[in-house]
Amino acid sequence: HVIPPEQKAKIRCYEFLNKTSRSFAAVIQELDDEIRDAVCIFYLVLRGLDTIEDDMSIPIEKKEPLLRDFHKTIYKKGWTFDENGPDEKDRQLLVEFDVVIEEFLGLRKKFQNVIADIADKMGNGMADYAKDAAYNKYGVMTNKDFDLYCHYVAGLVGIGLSSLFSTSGLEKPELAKETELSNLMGLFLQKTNIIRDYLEDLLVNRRFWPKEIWTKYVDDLADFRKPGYEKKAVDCLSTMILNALQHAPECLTYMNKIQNKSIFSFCAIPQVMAIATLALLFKNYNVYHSVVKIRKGETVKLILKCTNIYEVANIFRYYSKVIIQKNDSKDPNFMKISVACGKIEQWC
Ligand SMILES: O=C(O)CO[C@@H](C(=O)O)[C@@H](OCCCCCc1ccc2ccccc2c1)C(=O)NCCCCCc1ccc2ccccc2c1
Ligand SMILES: [Mg+2]
Ligand SMILES: [Mg+2]
Repeated sequence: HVIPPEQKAKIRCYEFLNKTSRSFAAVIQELDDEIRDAVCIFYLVLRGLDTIEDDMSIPIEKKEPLLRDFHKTIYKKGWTFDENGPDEKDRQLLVEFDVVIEEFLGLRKKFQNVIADIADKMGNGMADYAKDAAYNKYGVMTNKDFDLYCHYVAGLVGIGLSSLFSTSGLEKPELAKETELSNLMGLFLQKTNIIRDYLEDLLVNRRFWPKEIWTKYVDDLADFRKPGYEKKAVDCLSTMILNALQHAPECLTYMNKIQNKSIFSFCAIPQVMAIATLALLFKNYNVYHSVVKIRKGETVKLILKCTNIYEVANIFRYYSKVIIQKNDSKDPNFMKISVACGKIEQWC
């Protein structure tokens, strides 16, 4: 069959979407026509930027300008990048990045401006961290650094998405102004990933757990894997989970403002997967020895019950009860965890 040439780039983009993201590809493709392509390209542009950030084989002298200039690079027809390390999982996306640029330039100017603005802020934030000596030695330092780094790589995605939703006309203009709630939507997802990916990141010497948290328990982040450190490991895990859990009520508040059904599901599905993951990770020492993931069957059940805020609030309440049941009075965070779960249960 003959594919019309102007469709080739778009088809290739959706192939990359499905190849580079298990969790987001499905929900992005369910979005209404007015917004689907813009969010798909928004994803691929930022995944391209992240593929540069994540590649530890690129020297900082080269990496810094690539990150800081990326918001301008996306306007350069034909640009591709073939200097990622051989093991960089999404390197093919940059090798064929000209098709992403072609589709980006085919979007409405207003969508292009939102995407370029977020890429500008994210690229500069990533570059600031990539250059920081303390970050390169110890990883993220303080709780404040943790929130700032997650703002750059995920909070900005939420802020950009709210702008795209408003610009498309599917959501009210006011949503674009909800930058703090949009930011927290991203922090909740990114912090959950960082907690879950402790081992995967440690093995490539990526240290996202804030030093301010783990120095209360150990001298080095890797110590949690040693015999005899089990209690310290589980207590530190509680501190990390508490840190993420505190954003949950605001995520519900953000989702309660969404009116378009396809946008609601797009927002809600990653959030319920995150709260289910936090409940599974809580008190789960295995996080230090493997990547703990919720079972496929549980995921499917969750996705089918995500059509309105009542169902989503019930799922959040269900998993906050699971956490309460696992809570341990010998855990220094026992009270703070029960307060955080109480706030989720009282949300309405
Ligand atoms: O390399 C990997 O596979 C994981 O990389 C992580 C990292 O390097 O830290 C890390 O890379 C972050 C930098 C690139 C961001 C790419 C992205 C992700 C999801 C999107 C969803 C829709 C539209 C655009 C999107 C852009 C990563 O992918 N973390 C996963 C959580 C990111 C959540 C982003 C986000 C924020 C707010 C949201 C609000 C509503 C719906 C989806 C949302 C999605
Ligand atoms: Mg990444
Ligand atoms: Mg990254």
